[in-house]
Amino acid sequence: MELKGENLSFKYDSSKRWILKDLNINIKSGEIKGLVGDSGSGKSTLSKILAGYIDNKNFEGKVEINGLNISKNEYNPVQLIFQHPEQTMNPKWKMKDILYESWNVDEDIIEKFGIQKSWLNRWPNELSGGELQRFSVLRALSPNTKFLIADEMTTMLDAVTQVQIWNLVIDLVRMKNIGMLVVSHDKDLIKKICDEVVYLDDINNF
Ligand SMILES: Nc1ncnc2c1ncn2[C@@H]1O[C@H](COP(=O)(O)OP(=O)(O)OP(=O)(O)O)[C@@H](O)[C@H]1O
Repeated sequence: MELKGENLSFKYDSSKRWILKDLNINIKSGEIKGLVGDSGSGKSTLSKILAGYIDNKNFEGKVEINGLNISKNEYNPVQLIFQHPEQTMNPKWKMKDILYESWNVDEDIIEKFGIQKSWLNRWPNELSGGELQRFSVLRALSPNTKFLIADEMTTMLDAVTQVQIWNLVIDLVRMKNIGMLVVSHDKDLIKKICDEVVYLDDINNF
């Protein structure tokens, strides 16, 4: 499978300048691609467009998987993980409801992710950022996920937790043949885990 953004151009309603211009990017199944660029250059904006978070009436170009539009009515095969997991979780739901709403996760994977059983009965505001991020990563790895976009996924976590989470994610992504885009300022991380690195400036055609 291939996720393709073709001739993408975008500017926010309130901004005068183009953030993205005639940009092309593709991610293939099983490939782990790094995306780097200066702060404010548009990496998060591009991530949101590829994951269908920005309505396409606001951008030019197209985003497709194997030449087909991504349906808005089904499970999104392109999952996006942000830096701040608390922003993507309903505070009125317990963790078990948040996790199982996405997919029927096996107990042994929950354990491998370092998620303690007692956390499942807690509310999102009763967990640390690192604990919550384990849930948001696991939630995104449903069997229906074909592409994963990690936007500064572990930036807020300590070094030990970062390594733990990345090891688990890379194992699962490789095992499930998921295509992945890793957005990070951490050059060492990108070098270590990515098959290829793309520089936003090089694919943006101002
Ligand atoms: N909702 C918004 N409305 C208007 N402008 C925005 C909005 N979100 C982001 N921007 C602007 O769009 C530009 C690109 O932002 P974006 O977050 O995509 O960059 P980034 O490369 O991910 O940055 P960073 O590495 O600092 O996270 C920035 O100049 C930012 O100020």
